[in-house]
Amino acid sequence: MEYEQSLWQELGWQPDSEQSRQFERLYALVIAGNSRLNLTRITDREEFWEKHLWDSLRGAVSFFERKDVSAIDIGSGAGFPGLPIAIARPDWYVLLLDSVRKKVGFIASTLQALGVTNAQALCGRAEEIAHRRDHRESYDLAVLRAVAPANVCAEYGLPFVKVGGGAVLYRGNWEVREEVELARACAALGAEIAEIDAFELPVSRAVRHCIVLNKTAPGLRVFPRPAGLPVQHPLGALEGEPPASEQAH
Ligand SMILES: C[S@@+](CC[C@H](N)C(=O)[O-])C[C@H]1O[C@@H](n2cnc3c(N)ncnc32)[C@H](O)[C@@H]1O
Repeated sequence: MEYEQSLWQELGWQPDSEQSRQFERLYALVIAGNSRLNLTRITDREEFWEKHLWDSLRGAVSFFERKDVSAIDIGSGAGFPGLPIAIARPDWYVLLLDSVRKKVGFIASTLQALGVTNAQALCGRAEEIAHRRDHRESYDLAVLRAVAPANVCAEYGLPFVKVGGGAVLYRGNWEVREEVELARACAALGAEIAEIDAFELPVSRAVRHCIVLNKTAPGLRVFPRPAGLPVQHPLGALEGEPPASEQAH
C-alpha cells in the first residue's frame, strides 16, 4: 500500500497494523452503508483515504502529543472526523454527536463492528446537548467539519469545551469576512482564534484550512441559543450577504 504509506508520511503519523485494518473495515462499512443511508459522495478508495481519513486526522494531529484527551465531534455524519481520530488515539475518549438518528445508528454499529471501545455515538442537536450538565464545558477538544458557517460552529462547539481546551473548525476556503465574523463570535463565547492553519490535501491539492480556537473564559449560559437560532441569526455576523464559500469544505 504505497499510496497510503506516502499519505501517512506527509501527516507525520503512522497507523499500526490494527489501525490499518480498522481503516480498511471502516471503508468497507461506509461503502456498504452508503447504498441504504446516502452517507457520503466519496466512494473511490484513494479519495476516501485522502478526504476522509487523512483530512480527519490532519485537523487533530497537532493535539496528538496530548494523552487521555476527551473530544467531541459535532455534526459527525458518517463519523468524520471523529471516528478516524478515535481509531488513531485509543487512549482518547471521543463522543460522536449528530442530530440525524440514522447516521448515529450507522456510527454506533460501525464502532461495534470495528471493536472501537473509546468512542460513543449520541443523537441530538448541539444546541440542546451543550446545556446538559454532563456535557457542558466537559471536553478538551471539539471538532466540527462541514457543519455550518464558522461562527455558527463556534456557537455549537465552544460551550462543550473546558476553559483551557480548544476547538478545531475544518474548513475549505477561508475568507477575511469569515474570520472577522468568527472573531466577533469568539469574543461572545469566551474564546479566541489561536491559529489559521492553511494547507493542501496531499493528492488532489484541494485547499483546506483548520481554524484552531482556544477557550479562555467560561461561556455565558445563554449559549448555544435554542435550536435553529444560531443558523438564523449567526453570532458576530456582518451586514450583507455571506460569502458562498461559508458552508463549503
Ligand atoms: C455535511 S454533514 C458533515 C458530516 C461530517 N462532519 C463530515 O465532514 O463528513 C453535516 C452534519 O451535521 C449535522 N448537524 C447539523 N447541524 C447540527 C446540530 N445543530 N447538531 C447536531 N448535528 C448537526 C447534520 O445532521 C449532518 O450529519
